[in-house]
Amino acid sequence: MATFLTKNLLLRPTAGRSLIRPTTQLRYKATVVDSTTRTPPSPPRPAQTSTPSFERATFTIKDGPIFHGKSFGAKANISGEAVFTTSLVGYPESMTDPSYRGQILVFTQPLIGNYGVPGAMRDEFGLLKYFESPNIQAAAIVVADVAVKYSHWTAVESLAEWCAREGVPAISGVDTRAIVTHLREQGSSLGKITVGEEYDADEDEAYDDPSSINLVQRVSTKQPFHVPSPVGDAHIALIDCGVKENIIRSIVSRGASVTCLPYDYPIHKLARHFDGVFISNGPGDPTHCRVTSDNLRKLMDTTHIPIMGICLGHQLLAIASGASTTKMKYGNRAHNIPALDKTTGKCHITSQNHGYAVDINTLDSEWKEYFVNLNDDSNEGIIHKTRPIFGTQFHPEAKGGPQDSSYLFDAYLESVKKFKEEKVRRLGGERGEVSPLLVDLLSKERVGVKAGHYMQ
Ligand SMILES: NC(=O)CC[C@H](N)C(=O)O
Repeated sequence: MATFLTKNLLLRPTAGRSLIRPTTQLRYKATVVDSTTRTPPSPPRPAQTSTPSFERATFTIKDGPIFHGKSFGAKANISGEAVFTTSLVGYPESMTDPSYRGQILVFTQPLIGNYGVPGAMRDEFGLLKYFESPNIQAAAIVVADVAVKYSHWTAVESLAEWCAREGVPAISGVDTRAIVTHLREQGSSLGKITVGEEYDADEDEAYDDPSSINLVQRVSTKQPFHVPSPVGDAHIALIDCGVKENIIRSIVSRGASVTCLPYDYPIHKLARHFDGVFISNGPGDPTHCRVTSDNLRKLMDTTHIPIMGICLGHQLLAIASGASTTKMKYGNRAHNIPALDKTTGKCHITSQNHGYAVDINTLDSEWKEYFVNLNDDSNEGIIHKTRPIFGTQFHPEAKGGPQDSSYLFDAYLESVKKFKEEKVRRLGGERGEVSPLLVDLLSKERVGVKAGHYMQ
Protein backbone atom coordinates (compact mmCIF):
# COMPACT_ATOMS: atom_id res chain seq x y z
CA MET A 1 0.00 0.00 0.00
CA ALA A 2 1.03 3.60 -0.35
CA THR A 3 3.62 5.21 1.82
CA PHE A 4 2.53 8.77 2.51
CA LEU A 5 5.46 11.05 3.26
CA THR A 6 5.86 14.69 3.89
CA LYS A 7 8.03 16.84 1.67
CA ASN A 8 11.79 17.06 1.62
CA LEU A 9 12.60 13.76 3.23
CA LEU A 10 14.94 12.96 0.42
CA LEU A 11 16.00 15.64 -1.98
CA ARG A 12 18.26 14.56 -4.73
CA PRO A 13 18.28 15.79 -8.28
CA THR A 14 17.05 13.46 -10.98
CA ALA A 15 16.91 14.04 -14.68
CA GLY A 16 13.27 14.81 -15.46
CA ARG A 17 12.11 14.03 -18.97
CA SER A 18 10.90 17.12 -20.73
CA LEU A 19 7.41 17.43 -22.17
CA ILE A 20 8.87 19.60 -24.86
CA ARG A 21 9.89 17.52 -27.82
CA PRO A 22 11.20 18.74 -31.15
CA THR A 23 8.36 19.76 -33.42
CA THR A 24 7.98 19.02 -37.08
CA GLN A 25 7.61 22.05 -39.29
CA LEU A 26 4.00 22.37 -40.40
CA ARG A 27 3.60 22.05 -44.12
CA TYR A 28 0.49 22.64 -46.14
CA LYS A 29 1.48 20.57 -49.08
CA ALA A 30 -1.64 19.32 -50.78
CA THR A 31 -0.90 15.71 -50.03
CA VAL A 32 -3.66 13.41 -49.02
CA VAL A 33 -2.93 10.61 -46.66
CA ASP A 34 -5.63 8.06 -46.13
CA SER A 35 -6.52 7.08 -42.62
CA THR A 36 -4.44 3.92 -42.64
CA THR A 37 -1.26 5.70 -43.60
CA ARG A 38 -1.80 9.01 -41.84
CA THR A 39 1.00 10.53 -39.88
CA PRO A 40 0.64 9.54 -36.25
CA PRO A 41 -0.38 12.68 -34.37
CA SER A 42 2.80 12.60 -32.36
CA PRO A 43 6.16 10.92 -32.67
CA PRO A 44 6.25 7.74 -30.59
CA ARG A 45 8.02 8.30 -27.32
CA PRO A 46 11.52 6.91 -27.18
CA ALA A 47 11.07 3.70 -25.22
CA GLN A 48 13.72 3.60 -22.54
CA THR A 49 13.09 -0.05 -21.96
CA SER A 50 10.77 -2.49 -23.65
CA THR A 51 10.07 -4.49 -20.51
CA PRO A 52 8.18 -3.02 -17.58
CA SER A 53 10.15 -1.75 -14.64
CA PHE A 54 8.80 -2.96 -11.30
CA GLU A 55 11.13 -0.88 -9.17
CA ARG A 56 10.21 1.50 -6.40
CA ALA A 57 8.68 4.69 -7.82
CA THR A 58 7.56 8.01 -6.40
CA PHE A 59 4.69 10.29 -7.34
CA THR A 60 5.24 13.83 -6.12
CA ILE A 61 2.67 16.61 -6.24
CA LYS A 62 4.17 20.08 -6.46
CA ASP A 63 3.67 21.86 -3.14
CA GLY A 64 1.83 18.76 -1.99
CA PRO A 65 2.31 15.26 -0.68
CA ILE A 66 4.68 12.55 -1.88
CA PHE A 67 3.49 9.01 -2.56
CA HIS A 68 5.75 5.99 -2.78
CA GLY A 69 4.68 2.98 -4.78
CA LYS A 70 5.92 0.65 -7.47
CA SER A 71 6.61 1.30 -11.12
CA PHE A 72 4.91 -0.89 -13.73
CA GLY A 73 5.69 0.99 -16.94
CA ALA A 74 8.77 2.51 -18.52
CA LYS A 75 11.82 3.26 -16.44
CA ALA A 76 11.63 6.99 -17.03
CA ASN A 77 10.97 10.15 -15.06
CA ILE A 78 8.30 12.56 -16.17
CA SER A 79 6.35 15.58 -15.01
CA GLY A 80 3.07 17.13 -16.09
CA GLU A 81 -0.30 18.27 -14.84
CA ALA A 82 -1.83 15.75 -12.42
CA VAL A 83 -5.50 15.16 -13.20
CA PHE A 84 -7.95 12.45 -12.19
CA THR A 85 -10.69 10.55 -13.99
CA THR A 86 -13.51 8.70 -12.29
CA SER A 87 -14.23 6.56 -15.36
CA LEU A 88 -14.65 2.89 -14.52
CA VAL A 89 -13.72 1.51 -17.93
CA GLY A 90 -12.06 2.61 -21.15
CA TYR A 91 -8.45 3.06 -20.06
CA PRO A 92 -7.07 2.23 -23.57
CA GLU A 93 -9.32 4.90 -25.10
CA SER A 94 -8.57 7.47 -22.39
CA MET A 95 -4.83 6.94 -22.47
CA THR A 96 -4.72 7.36 -26.26
CA ASP A 97 -6.98 10.45 -26.24
CA PRO A 98 -4.75 13.33 -27.47
CA SER A 99 -6.57 15.66 -25.06
CA TYR A 100 -4.59 13.99 -22.24
CA ARG A 101 -1.28 15.03 -23.77
CA GLY A 102 1.02 16.42 -21.08
CA GLN A 103 -1.13 15.11 -18.21
CA ILE A 104 -0.44 12.52 -15.54
CA LEU A 105 -3.68 10.60 -15.40
CA VAL A 106 -4.80 9.33 -12.00
CA PHE A 107 -7.55 6.66 -12.08
CA THR A 108 -9.97 6.58 -9.17
CA GLN A 109 -11.17 3.13 -10.26
CA PRO A 110 -9.00 1.06 -7.93
CA LEU A 111 -8.18 -1.81 -10.32
CA ILE A 112 -6.90 -0.94 -13.77
CA GLY A 113 -5.55 -3.29 -16.44
CA ASN A 114 -7.74 -6.35 -15.87
CA TYR A 115 -8.86 -6.57 -19.49
CA GLY A 116 -5.38 -5.89 -20.89
CA VAL A 117 -4.67 -3.82 -23.98
CA PRO A 118 -6.18 -4.52 -27.40
CA GLY A 119 -4.25 -4.69 -30.66
CA ALA A 120 -4.20 -1.80 -33.15
CA MET A 121 -7.04 -3.21 -35.23
CA ARG A 122 -8.84 -1.04 -37.77
CA ASP A 123 -12.49 -0.90 -38.73
CA GLU A 124 -14.19 -0.68 -42.12
CA PHE A 125 -13.31 3.04 -42.32
CA GLY A 126 -9.61 2.37 -41.70
CA LEU A 127 -9.91 3.91 -38.22
CA LEU A 128 -8.41 2.45 -35.07
CA LYS A 129 -11.04 0.28 -33.44
CA TYR A 130 -9.98 0.36 -29.81
CA PHE A 131 -7.72 3.40 -29.52
CA GLU A 132 -8.39 7.10 -29.99
CA SER A 133 -4.95 7.68 -31.57
CA PRO A 134 -2.00 5.43 -32.44
CA ASN A 135 -0.01 6.08 -29.24
CA ILE A 136 -0.44 6.62 -25.52
CA GLN A 137 -0.89 10.37 -25.10
CA ALA A 138 -1.00 10.71 -21.31
CA ALA A 139 2.40 11.61 -19.89
CA ALA A 140 2.07 8.87 -17.25
CA ILE A 141 -0.58 6.98 -15.29
CA VAL A 142 -1.23 6.49 -11.60
CA VAL A 143 -3.36 3.61 -10.30
CA ALA A 144 -4.05 2.09 -6.92
CA ASP A 145 -3.75 -1.49 -8.08
CA VAL A 146 -2.62 -2.76 -11.49
CA ALA A 147 -3.79 -6.10 -12.84
CA VAL A 148 -0.72 -8.02 -13.94
CA LYS A 149 -2.90 -10.85 -15.26
CA TYR A 150 -5.45 -9.81 -17.82
CA SER A 151 -8.22 -11.44 -19.80
CA HIS A 152 -10.14 -10.23 -22.83
CA TRP A 153 -10.59 -11.52 -26.36
CA THR A 154 -9.18 -8.33 -27.90
CA ALA A 155 -6.13 -8.15 -25.59
CA VAL A 156 -2.63 -8.66 -26.99
CA GLU A 157 -0.55 -7.39 -24.06
CA SER A 158 -0.78 -6.22 -20.49
CA LEU A 159 -1.14 -2.61 -19.42
CA ALA A 160 2.40 -2.77 -18.01
CA GLU A 161 3.85 -4.11 -21.27
CA TRP A 162 2.03 -1.44 -23.28
CA CYS A 163 3.29 1.41 -21.06
CA ALA A 164 6.85 0.07 -21.17
CA ARG A 165 6.77 -0.40 -24.95
CA GLU A 166 5.52 3.17 -25.40
CA GLY A 167 8.04 4.63 -22.95
CA VAL A 168 5.33 5.79 -20.56
CA PRO A 169 5.97 5.69 -16.79
CA ALA A 170 3.25 4.21 -14.58
CA ILE A 171 2.96 3.82 -10.83
CA SER A 172 0.75 1.60 -8.65
CA GLY A 173 0.46 0.90 -4.96
CA VAL A 174 -0.34 4.48 -4.08
CA ASP A 175 -3.42 5.78 -2.28
CA THR A 176 -5.36 7.32 -5.16
CA ARG A 177 -8.09 8.39 -2.68
CA ALA A 178 -5.58 10.65 -0.92
CA ILE A 179 -4.27 11.94 -4.26
CA VAL A 180 -7.75 12.82 -5.50
CA THR A 181 -8.69 14.41 -2.19
CA HIS A 182 -5.62 16.64 -2.51
CA LEU A 183 -6.34 17.54 -6.16
CA ARG A 184 -9.97 18.35 -5.36
CA GLU A 185 -9.03 20.54 -2.43
CA GLN A 186 -5.99 22.27 -3.92
CA GLY A 187 -7.07 22.13 -7.56
CA SER A 188 -5.19 20.60 -10.49
CA SER A 189 -1.49 20.61 -9.71
CA LEU A 190 1.77 19.78 -11.36
CA GLY A 191 3.18 16.41 -10.47
CA LYS A 192 5.98 14.09 -11.37
CA ILE A 193 6.87 10.44 -11.36
CA THR A 194 10.35 9.25 -10.59
CA VAL A 195 11.34 5.62 -11.06
CA GLY A 196 14.11 4.26 -8.83
CA GLU A 197 15.30 4.88 -5.31
CA GLU A 198 16.25 8.51 -5.88
CA TYR A 199 13.77 11.30 -6.33
CA ASP A 200 13.60 15.03 -5.91
CA ALA A 201 10.66 16.83 -4.42
CA ASP A 202 9.81 20.44 -4.84
CA GLU A 203 12.33 22.14 -7.06
CA ASP A 204 10.11 24.22 -9.29
CA GLU A 205 12.26 23.89 -12.36
CA ALA A 206 11.86 20.13 -12.23
CA TYR A 207 8.18 20.41 -13.22
CA ASP A 208 7.02 20.89 -16.80
CA ASP A 209 3.85 22.92 -16.99
CA PRO A 210 1.76 21.84 -20.00
CA SER A 211 -0.46 24.91 -19.70
CA SER A 212 2.48 27.04 -20.88
CA ILE A 213 2.87 25.07 -24.12
CA ASN A 214 0.82 24.93 -27.31
CA LEU A 215 0.15 21.20 -27.06
CA VAL A 216 -2.28 21.28 -29.98
CA GLN A 217 0.62 21.98 -32.31
CA ARG A 218 2.14 18.70 -31.17
CA VAL A 219 -0.89 16.49 -31.70
CA SER A 220 -2.52 18.06 -34.77
CA THR A 221 -1.94 16.35 -38.10
CA LYS A 222 0.99 17.79 -40.03
CA GLN A 223 -0.66 17.19 -43.40
CA PRO A 224 -4.27 17.06 -44.55
CA PHE A 225 -5.67 13.54 -44.77
CA HIS A 226 -8.95 12.20 -45.97
CA VAL A 227 -11.32 9.57 -44.62
CA PRO A 228 -13.99 8.64 -47.16
CA SER A 229 -17.54 7.76 -46.21
CA PRO A 230 -18.98 4.72 -47.95
CA VAL A 231 -22.53 5.79 -47.14
CA GLY A 232 -22.88 9.38 -48.33
CA ASP A 233 -21.34 12.16 -50.36
CA ALA A 234 -21.37 15.16 -48.06
CA HIS A 235 -17.88 16.47 -47.25
CA ILE A 236 -16.71 17.93 -43.98
CA ALA A 237 -13.52 19.84 -43.17
CA LEU A 238 -12.33 18.80 -39.72
CA ILE A 239 -9.93 21.11 -37.91
CA ASP A 240 -7.71 18.60 -36.15
CA CYS A 241 -6.64 19.88 -32.74
CA GLY A 242 -5.98 16.28 -31.61
CA VAL A 243 -9.02 14.49 -32.94
CA LYS A 244 -10.23 11.21 -31.43
CA GLU A 245 -10.77 8.38 -33.91
CA ASN A 246 -14.35 7.95 -32.78
CA ILE A 247 -15.22 11.52 -33.74
CA ILE A 248 -14.14 10.81 -37.32
CA ARG A 249 -16.03 7.49 -37.18
CA SER A 250 -19.17 9.23 -35.85
CA ILE A 251 -19.14 11.47 -38.94
CA VAL A 252 -18.14 9.09 -41.75
CA SER A 253 -20.58 6.42 -40.55
CA ARG A 254 -23.37 9.00 -40.91
CA GLY A 255 -22.66 9.82 -44.55
CA ALA A 256 -20.02 12.56 -44.78
CA SER A 257 -16.41 12.06 -45.77
CA VAL A 258 -13.90 13.93 -43.63
CA THR A 259 -10.82 15.89 -44.63
CA CYS A 260 -8.70 16.50 -41.54
CA LEU A 261 -6.70 19.73 -41.64
CA PRO A 262 -3.92 21.07 -39.40
CA TYR A 263 -5.19 23.17 -36.49
CA ASP A 264 -3.97 26.45 -38.01
CA TYR A 265 -5.18 25.78 -41.54
CA PRO A 266 -6.89 28.92 -42.93
CA ILE A 267 -10.26 27.22 -43.18
CA HIS A 268 -12.09 30.45 -44.03
CA LYS A 269 -10.26 30.49 -47.38
CA LEU A 270 -11.30 26.95 -48.26
CA ALA A 271 -14.73 26.53 -46.70
CA ARG A 272 -16.69 27.03 -49.90
CA HIS A 273 -15.46 23.60 -51.03
CA PHE A 274 -17.05 21.84 -48.04
CA ASP A 275 -20.53 21.19 -46.72
CA GLY A 276 -19.63 21.53 -43.05
CA VAL A 277 -16.79 22.41 -40.70
CA PHE A 278 -15.97 20.51 -37.52
CA ILE A 279 -13.53 21.51 -34.75
CA SER A 280 -12.13 18.66 -32.72
CA ASN A 281 -11.15 18.05 -29.12
CA GLY A 282 -7.56 18.69 -28.11
CA PRO A 283 -5.14 19.22 -25.22
CA GLY A 284 -4.22 22.27 -23.19
CA ASP A 285 -5.37 25.83 -22.81
CA PRO A 286 -7.65 26.97 -25.68
CA THR A 287 -6.11 30.45 -25.63
CA HIS A 288 -2.94 28.95 -27.11
CA CYS A 289 -4.91 28.31 -30.31
CA ARG A 290 -5.66 31.93 -31.10
CA VAL A 291 -4.89 31.26 -34.76
CA THR A 292 -7.69 28.65 -34.88
CA SER A 293 -10.28 30.83 -33.17
CA ASP A 294 -9.31 33.79 -35.41
CA ASN A 295 -9.80 31.62 -38.50
CA LEU A 296 -13.15 30.44 -37.13
CA ARG A 297 -14.27 34.00 -36.58
CA LYS A 298 -13.40 34.87 -40.18
CA LEU A 299 -15.21 31.71 -41.27
CA MET A 300 -18.39 32.70 -39.42
CA ASP A 301 -18.13 36.26 -40.79
CA THR A 302 -17.90 35.10 -44.38
CA THR A 303 -20.02 31.92 -44.71
CA HIS A 304 -23.16 30.30 -43.37
CA ILE A 305 -21.66 26.81 -43.33
CA PRO A 306 -22.80 24.45 -40.52
CA ILE A 307 -20.21 24.17 -37.73
CA MET A 308 -19.92 21.79 -34.78
CA GLY A 309 -17.23 21.73 -32.10
CA ILE A 310 -16.46 19.26 -29.33
CA CYS A 311 -14.62 20.07 -26.09
CA LEU A 312 -11.59 22.16 -27.17
CA GLY A 313 -13.48 22.74 -30.43
CA HIS A 314 -16.41 24.07 -28.41
CA GLN A 315 -14.11 26.35 -26.43
CA LEU A 316 -12.51 27.68 -29.64
CA LEU A 317 -15.92 28.29 -31.16
CA ALA A 318 -16.90 30.26 -28.06
CA ILE A 319 -13.68 32.31 -28.21
CA ALA A 320 -14.28 32.96 -31.93
CA SER A 321 -17.73 34.30 -31.07
CA GLY A 322 -16.22 36.73 -28.55
CA ALA A 323 -16.59 34.73 -25.30
CA SER A 324 -13.80 33.81 -22.92
CA THR A 325 -12.73 30.63 -21.15
CA THR A 326 -11.54 29.97 -17.61
CA LYS A 327 -9.46 27.26 -16.00
CA MET A 328 -11.57 25.09 -13.72
CA LYS A 329 -10.40 24.10 -10.27
CA TYR A 330 -9.85 20.45 -11.16
CA GLY A 331 -11.94 19.90 -14.28
CA ASN A 332 -14.41 17.19 -15.20
CA ARG A 333 -13.12 13.79 -16.29
CA ALA A 334 -15.68 11.02 -16.08
CA HIS A 335 -18.20 9.00 -18.05
CA ASN A 336 -21.30 9.82 -16.03
CA ILE A 337 -21.75 13.59 -15.85
CA PRO A 338 -25.31 14.92 -16.17
CA ALA A 339 -25.78 17.69 -18.75
CA LEU A 340 -29.14 19.40 -19.21
CA ASP A 341 -30.24 20.25 -22.76
CA LYS A 342 -31.79 23.67 -22.14
CA THR A 343 -33.72 23.54 -25.42
CA THR A 344 -35.59 20.31 -24.53
CA GLY A 345 -35.35 20.10 -20.73
CA LYS A 346 -33.85 16.62 -21.06
CA CYS A 347 -30.83 15.48 -19.07
CA HIS A 348 -28.13 13.38 -20.73
CA ILE A 349 -25.40 11.41 -19.04
CA THR A 350 -22.17 12.44 -20.71
CA SER A 351 -18.52 11.54 -21.11
CA GLN A 352 -16.07 14.34 -20.31
CA ASN A 353 -12.41 15.23 -20.17
CA HIS A 354 -11.61 18.89 -19.72
CA GLY A 355 -9.92 21.38 -17.42
CA TYR A 356 -11.15 24.61 -19.02
CA ALA A 357 -14.69 25.88 -19.48
CA VAL A 358 -16.54 28.62 -21.36
CA ASP A 359 -17.57 31.56 -19.21
CA ILE A 360 -21.22 31.77 -20.20
CA ASN A 361 -21.52 35.33 -18.90
CA THR A 362 -19.26 36.48 -21.71
CA LEU A 363 -21.39 34.98 -24.49
CA ASP A 364 -22.53 37.27 -27.31
CA SER A 365 -26.29 37.92 -27.61
CA GLU A 366 -26.43 36.05 -30.94
CA TRP A 367 -25.71 32.86 -28.98
CA LYS A 368 -27.33 31.05 -26.09
CA GLU A 369 -26.33 28.37 -23.62
CA TYR A 370 -27.25 24.97 -25.06
CA PHE A 371 -26.28 22.58 -22.23
CA VAL A 372 -25.45 23.10 -18.57
CA ASN A 373 -23.70 20.76 -16.13
CA LEU A 374 -26.10 19.66 -13.38
CA ASN A 375 -23.28 18.89 -10.93
CA ASP A 376 -21.39 22.18 -10.96
CA ASP A 377 -23.42 24.51 -13.24
CA SER A 378 -20.50 24.86 -15.66
CA ASN A 379 -21.27 25.48 -19.31
CA GLU A 380 -21.68 22.33 -21.41
CA GLY A 381 -22.60 23.79 -24.78
CA ILE A 382 -23.48 26.85 -26.82
CA ILE A 383 -25.69 27.25 -29.88
CA HIS A 384 -26.14 30.08 -32.36
CA LYS A 385 -29.66 31.52 -32.19
CA THR A 386 -30.26 31.57 -35.95
CA ARG A 387 -27.50 29.59 -37.68
CA PRO A 388 -26.56 25.86 -37.66
CA ILE A 389 -23.57 26.30 -35.35
CA PHE A 390 -23.11 24.66 -31.95
CA GLY A 391 -20.49 23.22 -29.64
CA THR A 392 -20.54 20.87 -26.67
CA GLN A 393 -18.07 20.68 -23.82
CA PHE A 394 -18.91 16.99 -23.30
CA HIS A 395 -18.17 14.25 -25.81
CA PRO A 396 -21.20 13.04 -27.82
CA GLU A 397 -18.90 10.44 -29.46
CA ALA A 398 -18.25 9.11 -25.92
CA LYS A 399 -15.66 6.40 -26.24
CA GLY A 400 -15.80 5.01 -23.74
CA GLY A 401 -18.93 6.21 -22.18
CA PRO A 402 -22.69 6.62 -22.52
CA GLN A 403 -24.07 7.46 -25.93
CA ASP A 404 -27.09 9.46 -24.78
CA SER A 405 -25.99 12.49 -26.77
CA SER A 406 -24.92 10.86 -30.05
CA TYR A 407 -28.07 12.36 -31.59
CA LEU A 408 -26.09 15.60 -31.84
CA PHE A 409 -24.09 14.08 -34.70
CA ASP A 410 -27.38 13.26 -36.44
CA ALA A 411 -28.50 16.87 -36.02
CA TYR A 412 -25.18 18.19 -37.33
CA LEU A 413 -25.19 15.83 -40.33
CA GLU A 414 -28.75 16.84 -41.11
CA SER A 415 -27.75 20.50 -41.33
CA VAL A 416 -24.66 19.58 -43.38
CA LYS A 417 -26.75 17.64 -45.91
CA LYS A 418 -29.28 20.45 -46.10
CA PHE A 419 -26.52 22.98 -46.69
CA LYS A 420 -25.08 20.80 -49.45
CA GLU A 421 -28.47 20.41 -51.18
CA GLU A 422 -29.03 24.17 -51.11
CA LYS A 423 -25.54 24.76 -52.49
CA VAL A 424 -26.05 22.32 -55.35
CA ARG A 425 -29.41 23.96 -56.15
CA ARG A 426 -27.89 27.42 -56.06
CA LEU A 427 -24.78 26.68 -58.07
CA GLY A 428 -26.13 24.05 -60.45
CA GLY A 429 -23.37 22.66 -62.68
CA GLU A 430 -21.26 25.81 -62.46
CA ARG A 431 -17.61 25.36 -61.59
CA GLY A 432 -15.23 27.94 -60.27
CA GLU A 433 -11.79 28.01 -58.76
CA VAL A 434 -10.62 24.77 -57.17
CA SER A 435 -8.00 24.83 -54.46
CA PRO A 436 -4.78 22.81 -54.87
CA LEU A 437 -5.81 20.67 -51.91
CA LEU A 438 -9.01 19.66 -53.60
CA VAL A 439 -7.38 19.11 -56.96
CA ASP A 440 -5.14 16.66 -55.21
CA LEU A 441 -8.07 15.06 -53.41
CA LEU A 442 -9.89 14.62 -56.67
CA SER A 443 -6.90 13.04 -58.34
CA LYS A 444 -6.75 10.27 -55.77
CA GLU A 445 -9.17 7.59 -56.71
CA ARG A 446 -8.87 5.81 -53.37
CA VAL A 447 -10.20 8.92 -51.70
CA GLY A 448 -13.57 8.05 -53.17
CA VAL A 449 -14.81 11.59 -53.52
CA LYS A 450 -17.19 12.09 -56.41
CA ALA A 451 -15.54 14.59 -58.72
CA GLY A 452 -17.09 17.99 -58.64
CA HIS A 453 -19.63 17.49 -55.91
CA TYR A 454 -18.23 20.26 -53.75
CA MET A 455 -16.86 22.51 -56.46
CA GLN A 456 -18.14 25.98 -56.95
N1 LIG B 1 -11.06 16.99 -24.37
C1 LIG B 1 -10.74 18.22 -24.72
O1 LIG B 1 -10.87 18.64 -25.87
C2 LIG B 1 -10.13 19.09 -23.65
C3 LIG B 1 -10.20 20.57 -23.94
C4 LIG B 1 -9.21 21.40 -23.14
N2 LIG B 1 -7.87 20.97 -23.36
C5 LIG B 1 -9.55 21.35 -21.67
O2 LIG B 1 -8.87 20.67 -20.92
O3 LIG B 1 -10.50 21.94 -21.26
